[in-house]
Amino acid sequence: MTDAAAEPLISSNRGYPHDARHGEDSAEDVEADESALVSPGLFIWGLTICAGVSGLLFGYDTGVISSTLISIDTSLSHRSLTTLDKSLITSSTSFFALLASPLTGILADALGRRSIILIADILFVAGALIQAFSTTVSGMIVGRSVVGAAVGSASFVVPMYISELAPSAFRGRLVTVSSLFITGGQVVAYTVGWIFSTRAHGWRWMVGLGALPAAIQFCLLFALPETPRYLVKVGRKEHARRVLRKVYGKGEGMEALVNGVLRRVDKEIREEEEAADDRNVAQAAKTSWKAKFSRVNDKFLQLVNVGGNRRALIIACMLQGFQQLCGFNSLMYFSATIFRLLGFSSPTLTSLSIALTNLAFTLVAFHAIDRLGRRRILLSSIPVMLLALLLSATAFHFLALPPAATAPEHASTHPPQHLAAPPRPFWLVVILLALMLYVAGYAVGLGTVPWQQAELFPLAVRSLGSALATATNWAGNTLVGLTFLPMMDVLTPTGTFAVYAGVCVVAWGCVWRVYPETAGLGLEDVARLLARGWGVGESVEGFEARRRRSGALR
Ligand SMILES: O[C@H]1[C@H](O)[C@@H](O)[C@H](O)[C@@H](O)[C@H]1O
Repeated sequence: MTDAAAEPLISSNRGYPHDARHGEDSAEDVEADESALVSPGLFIWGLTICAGVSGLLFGYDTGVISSTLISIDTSLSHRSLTTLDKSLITSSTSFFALLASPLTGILADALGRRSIILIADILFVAGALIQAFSTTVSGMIVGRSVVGAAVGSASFVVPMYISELAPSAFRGRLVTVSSLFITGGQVVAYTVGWIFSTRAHGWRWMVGLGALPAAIQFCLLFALPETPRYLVKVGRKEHARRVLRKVYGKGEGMEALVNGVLRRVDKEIREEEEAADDRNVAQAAKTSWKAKFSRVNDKFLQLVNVGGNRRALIIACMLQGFQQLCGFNSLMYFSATIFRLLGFSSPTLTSLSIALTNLAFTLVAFHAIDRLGRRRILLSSIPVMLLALLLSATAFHFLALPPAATAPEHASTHPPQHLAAPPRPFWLVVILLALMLYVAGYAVGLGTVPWQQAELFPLAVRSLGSALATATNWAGNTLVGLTFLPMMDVLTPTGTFAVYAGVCVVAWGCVWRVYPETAGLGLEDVARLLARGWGVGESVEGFEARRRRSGALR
């Protein structure tokens, strides 16, 4: 992309503080100006969409497995898949995502953010091809594991890449584009699964198709820049300035914004270097492996020992943990099983309605996240999830599904043989509506907000912090995937959904207590806020003031 692609971000009749126009802005003025930006501009949209393709692959590769499993039949190792085969094929992806995210978190500081997206693309292509051509169960597990490593790397680096490039006023919305791609990828996966599941060897196409967007993204990425924050960090300030000029465009007052961002990043790096000197980090021996290890070790200690970093880590891991432990992915992986058990005549189509609701309400999040703020969205959407889960638990109770009937092999009989009495249509409708309400509440809040994680951390520990939070996400994902069916058996469906409702209550309390409002704050300002404490009251007041100010400017 060229400079010409950048368009003015602020309408020409806007007023600016005098000093901001002349490049002598204070941090506060920069903030005031950013709240007057009217659109992110073509350049940043292009970057976001191109990077977002990784989200599509994340959604596609995690969503496609349910239809793949029911279509493989005897084409692997000349036998039907056992329950163990199915579990290993499914959980190898989330397990390798869990392993890969901390590792690439370290690499993203050494090689840059964009390089990690490139590496993830190579893994996506390799994993898709290994799966498509595998003839044995173990070959398939290897393919799923390679895809898992790709998903783990991409899921943490893409939101961070977008966060570090986006102007503060649109950061939430632009990061949410990658969530839109994830949920869109899941819809595509369900649709592709539905189309190919009846064809001979259709599953090979299902898993192989994932290679295509990855290959396209790999080629496009060469035209994309590194993030300005990373460039300043590695001493390429002029290059960072050129990227920021493209991000902010050529409108009036833009050079002041560019200078403001560079100054804040510089300041943060200087403070970090001073702190590192205080901790006696050996700078001279930067190149030896021992020294590199000691730097990673130092970063980890810095993450957990420095108050602001620790608070950021707690919030990011907490939100990612709740995103998974509230049980959403049990629907993603097993909704077809549940709907078949309940006697729906087209369970895969009914599952598609879950994926579509998820996509539609992620779009609502996209519109609301910077306007309403992350905190307010979570505090109002989690109670909706809670209500919907309690409603589903009640409906399951009245449908009296016997626990043993929840084992997947029972799910193949239609009409369902396991129900004591024919399901009552009223409660079936209640379950379907309640699950959709739950998904809607999830997509608006917990499904989207935790991916804003990168904004919580200062540059020095952003990569490692985001990676650890992403690993928490994948740990929760693996746990829910492994425990859902046993919980349905042991606790009954009513008990299982009540447990997820309990998680929502705890999540609401924790968000209310410790999650500050970060919408509209510059990345460097979030770090300062958390350095002083949780900053909940202060940040909410600041957010309201910024809203009033940008309302007045518009
Ligand atoms: O944010 C995403 C999204 O909500 C997906 O639908 C879900 O499957 C993922 O686990 C989550 O991380």
